[in-house]
Amino acid sequence: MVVRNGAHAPLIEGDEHGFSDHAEDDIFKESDITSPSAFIWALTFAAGISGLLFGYDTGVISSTLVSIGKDLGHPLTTLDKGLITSSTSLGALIASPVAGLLADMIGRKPIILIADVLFITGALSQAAITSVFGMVVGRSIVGFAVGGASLVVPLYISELSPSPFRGKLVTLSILFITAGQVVAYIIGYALSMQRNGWRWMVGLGAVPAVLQFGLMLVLPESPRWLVKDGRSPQARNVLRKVYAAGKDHAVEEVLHAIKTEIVEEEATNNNMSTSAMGNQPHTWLTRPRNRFAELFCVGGNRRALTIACLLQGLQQLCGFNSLMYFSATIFSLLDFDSPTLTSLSIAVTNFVCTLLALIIIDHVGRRRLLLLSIPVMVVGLIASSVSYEYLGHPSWVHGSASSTPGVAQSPWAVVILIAITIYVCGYAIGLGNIAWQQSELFPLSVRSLGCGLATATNWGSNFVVGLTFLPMMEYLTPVWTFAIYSLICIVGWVCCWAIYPETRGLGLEDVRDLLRDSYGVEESLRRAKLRDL
Ligand SMILES: O[C@H]1[C@H](O)[C@@H](O)[C@H](O)[C@@H](O)[C@H]1O
Repeated sequence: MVVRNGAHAPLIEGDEHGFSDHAEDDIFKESDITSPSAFIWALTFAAGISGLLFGYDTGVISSTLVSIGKDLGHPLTTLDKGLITSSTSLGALIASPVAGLLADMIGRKPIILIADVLFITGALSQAAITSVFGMVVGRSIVGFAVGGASLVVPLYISELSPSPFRGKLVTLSILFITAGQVVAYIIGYALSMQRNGWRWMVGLGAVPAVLQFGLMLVLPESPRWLVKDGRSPQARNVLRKVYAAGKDHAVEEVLHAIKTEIVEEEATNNNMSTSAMGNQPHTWLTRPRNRFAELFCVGGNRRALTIACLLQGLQQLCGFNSLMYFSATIFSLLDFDSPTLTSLSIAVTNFVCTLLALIIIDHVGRRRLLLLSIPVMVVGLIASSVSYEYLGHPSWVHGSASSTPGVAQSPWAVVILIAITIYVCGYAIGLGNIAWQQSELFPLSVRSLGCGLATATNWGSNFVVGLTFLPMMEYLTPVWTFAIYSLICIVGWVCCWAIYPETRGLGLEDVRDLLRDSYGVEESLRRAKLRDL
């Protein structure tokens, strides 16, 4: 039974289409679908614009910081740069768990629309401001938008896509992020020499948001959320569009599966809340409390949360986004002729390797890809650290970052570029992608909240890296900064090896089973071996 506005609406009984579990074999089923419909492609692209905005807004800051000059009243200090950069991550950190709760209460689609409004407001206000404080406020507004969108878009896409393509379509939305970063770097390069060019750089972020807002108005709500809200007929209409004409049986099959799962969830929730709160009625205020209890008190859910937070934390604490934010600064201090163009090569490498990951992830498997790619990152980081040691001149002197005019570029600067490129390849093939596969770890009842908390871990760690990178380079030296990131990767590798099971090819039910009593690493490897035979 689903409880809506205090009324009990029958969910499975009396299903007018009379779907039965014992479907006849000659009837078209969900698993028979061989390619996504035009509608689902259009929907993924429209929702993916959020990824583009996420990437654009986080990528564009690199060129912005080196182009602002004295336009905000004085040359930016290290503290100004750190605050401007980190305010976006802090905004996202606050927004993502809130969006996780709201997405359950008001639906997935309104969150994307609200994020668009914030993207537009943030972009336009940044373009107009004249002070560092104003810039920090504008970047925080964008941060709220990025936090909400980064949580809800993969969730929305995964709840709408047919299961055979779910992984691929979610990964496509991550590819949009890296594409947004490439676009940001190209626009940054094109506008960095123009007077007030940086205002255009940040302001242009409003354009895709306006486009997405218009598109989202005509796109549907997630059918899963609709069923949960007691609106099965609307959910059926959405699924009919997703599965295209003539696939009615597949539609009923999916609807039935959703309803069954919701009934099971409600039963679990009722048991938990009765023991936790007696017979108080369910309200929208008490439900989040139930969900927190379910997430933290059920062993399998807690383990799913631990893995998701580990991967999201590691994805950021390995230092990757210090490159996204400060690579132009790094390369200008290494005396590269065009720092923004050099940074572009980093963003393009990230994009191309994410594309490669898309192609191989389902063949190689998430765990194996992660365990093979993190050592590549370690090699790149150690090589960067050692190269800084051998660099002919101090490019990051205590107290202030400065380049050395008149000194010819050291060959070690090129070695650093190569080492950083190797690091980016390792990151994009593994950690950059795999952390966002988080939704498959959680059962549906706690998926939105679990993803919200894991996404907050991502942005919290992103905030720490954004704020500490420049001081670390100044006070600990680049040699130690890169060495510390490599140490974090090594510790992260050991944790992944110990607790991250192989989820390739497993249904969501199987993942839940796997995590029920332990992290299930051995069992998952045994099953993967059997599947490969
Ligand atoms: O998965 C994405 C992607 O790897 C981006 O390039 C990076 O900037 C983000 O922080 C990350 O979450």
